[in-house]
Amino acid sequence: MISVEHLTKRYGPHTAVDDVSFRCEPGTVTGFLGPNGAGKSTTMRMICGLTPPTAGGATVGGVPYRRLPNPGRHVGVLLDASAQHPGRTGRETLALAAQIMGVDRGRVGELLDLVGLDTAAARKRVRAYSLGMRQRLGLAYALLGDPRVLILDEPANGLDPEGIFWMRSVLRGFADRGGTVLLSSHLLREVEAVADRLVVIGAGGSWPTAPRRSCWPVPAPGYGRWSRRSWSGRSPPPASRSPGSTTAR
Ligand SMILES: Nc1ncnc2c1ncn2[C@@H]1O[C@H](COP(=O)(O)OP(=O)(O)OP(=O)(O)O)[C@@H](O)[C@H]1O
Repeated sequence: MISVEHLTKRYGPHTAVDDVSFRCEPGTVTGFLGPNGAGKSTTMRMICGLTPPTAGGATVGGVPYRRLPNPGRHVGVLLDASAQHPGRTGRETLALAAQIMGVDRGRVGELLDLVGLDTAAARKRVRAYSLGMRQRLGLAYALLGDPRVLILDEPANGLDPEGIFWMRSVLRGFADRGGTVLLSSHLLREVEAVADRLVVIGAGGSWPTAPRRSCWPVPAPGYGRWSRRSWSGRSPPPASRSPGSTTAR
């Protein structure tokens, strides 16, 4: 379970995230949707303890991320596919992480297979990886500690259509086994195929009725009942109060 309560981040006079609250339940994929600059990455960074919030807080399994012992065993995080050391090979990257997390080294090979990085790719240095290969390595890294929760920022960027399809099936399987997935994207089509719920953040052309940088948890694709800030049930939201209704369809 991920719980986000009134998260707010200000940079000087600029409000990057304004009073965002939502929950991600075990057994579900939550799509975190919003236009460029809406505050998705900043919210995820705050959940993962990388950016201190101005107000509000977040917990994973009831505990703030920074207080988790050996967090990689609880939460798999992929915020920036280019964050890995460029001078290490894919296999070295995972082997080092396995050692730090106390994970059996045998899992490295299993995960390289799972994410489709073959022997030749695993021996290449990360600086020679395409963006899609980096995303695959990033997902392997996130899954290495066998976590119950995944937090992924635009993991489909750089993947080809087959890769996107593959990524969806991995995330769906993870959630179907009881895991919790929070998955950001600025493209509805990218997440609607896999998400059980959508959290829509931000304002802009697609959400003209939305106040700036608030969020609406909405189900996808079955719709639900709009009650101020959350949806439940299965009936369509009233059009006049459905900031996410065009995006949820
Ligand atoms: N360190 C920072 N200092 C100042 N402003 C920042 C900082 N980090 C983010 N911002 C601003 O906060 C806002 C939200 O940025 P964020 O990266 O969270 O959006 P996003 O929804 O993830 O966008 P994208 O889809 O383009 O990745 C933007 O206006 C951005 O310029």
